[in-house]
Amino acid sequence: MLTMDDIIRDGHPSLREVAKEVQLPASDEDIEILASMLEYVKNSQNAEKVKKYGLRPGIGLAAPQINVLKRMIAIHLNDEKGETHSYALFNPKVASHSVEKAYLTSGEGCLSVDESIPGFVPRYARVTVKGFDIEGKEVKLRLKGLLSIVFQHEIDHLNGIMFYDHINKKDPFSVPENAIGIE
Ligand SMILES: O=CN(O)CCNC(=O)c1cccc(Cl)c1Cl
Ligand code: NI
Repeated sequence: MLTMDDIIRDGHPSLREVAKEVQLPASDEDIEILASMLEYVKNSQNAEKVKKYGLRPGIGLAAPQINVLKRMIAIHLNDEKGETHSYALFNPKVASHSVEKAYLTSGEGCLSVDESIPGFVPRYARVTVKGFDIEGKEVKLRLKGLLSIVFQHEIDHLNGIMFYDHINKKDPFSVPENAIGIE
């Protein structure tokens, strides 16, 4: 199972690389890696396992964070309605997005960034994400709210972008006009 020992930290050059497309159908190895990423995210939300293995909680994970420069992401979260969403995708991409922006009013954090970096992270309010699930089936997701934000955080990792790159340097808590604050 993956632990924090497998997660590379800011300053490691791989976090600024552009990850490569996964050759489909995926190899057993790539399927294994993606499954282990989803398992980490789920484990990191289980109090016992957090305690036992010293995990830092997360609602998503991207392969570059475990130094695998392939376009794979895993997401597991309970949304604002208490609904559970679990995704493990190969080659995800933002196929289209709203003009409107949104941000988490609590800011963002990252397992690859040990210190907290205050500030709002403006992102698209709604995105359509296309990709392939762990069985190789094409998926098309129309996302808004927290799920939309997390998918953008993870897809950024595949392009060598860190959440704090989006924070306004002059005024970290400024946001674009009409941006939606997500509690
Ligand atoms: O890339 C994934 N991580 O670094 C996992 C740790 N961060 C989070 O769970 C997290 C926290 C707040 C906002 C967002 Cl959008 C995310 Cl993603
Ligand atoms: Ni991150």
